[in-house]
Amino acid sequence: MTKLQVAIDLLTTEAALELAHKVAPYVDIIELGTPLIKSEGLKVVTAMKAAFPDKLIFADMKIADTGFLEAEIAFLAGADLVTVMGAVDNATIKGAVEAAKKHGKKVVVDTIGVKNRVERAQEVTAFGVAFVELHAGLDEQTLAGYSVQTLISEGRLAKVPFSVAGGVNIDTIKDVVAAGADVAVAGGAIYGAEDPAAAAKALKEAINSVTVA
Ligand SMILES: O=C(CO)[C@H](O)[C@H](O)COP(=O)(O)O
Repeated sequence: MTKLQVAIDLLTTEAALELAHKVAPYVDIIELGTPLIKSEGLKVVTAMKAAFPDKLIFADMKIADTGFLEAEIAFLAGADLVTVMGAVDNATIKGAVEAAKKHGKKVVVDTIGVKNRVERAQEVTAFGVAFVELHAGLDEQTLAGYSVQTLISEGRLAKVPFSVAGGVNIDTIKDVVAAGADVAVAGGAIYGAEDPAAAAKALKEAINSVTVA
């Protein structure tokens, strides 16, 4: 069953916790976005894990160097999953995976800026990452012609564990699930909604309504 991950791209711990309390019944993974972590530091990760010990806490660290060190500080702060950039040296990804093994946690590779996402997803999966995030960032989503369908098609082709992130919403989430995604990531579609709980509930129901062949 595809998991629902809420990406919290807000800027304060207080706002993040308030949102998480509203949507927690409907989500499997709570992501602390990169701007949030840069704004608040890893104490937001610690606070979220303390508030939701039964949820998977995803620290979107977007690690680009010193893979072991940066992954370890996030795991020690309470993260269950951390992101490493797919475009960086393999040594950084392997270092983060080592830290994950040491702490019994997981690494996700983020493919922002990766030219051939399918090929790179297959390469990094061999390093022992949990899954690959087929991702178009918030800036890329504003470019003319952007469509999340590109990421969904790449997920079908890659045949490795993957998530899709980049403007996933109620109109597209069923396609994400049907493509076999392990995780569907929704940020703006939840935190930007008038009623975030209702939005998360609808996304979860949409996931549950799809039968994957
Ligand atoms: O990691 C991110 C940006 O770098 C976002 O959290 C991710 O793109 C999901 O958010 P949205 O659903 O609003 O695109």
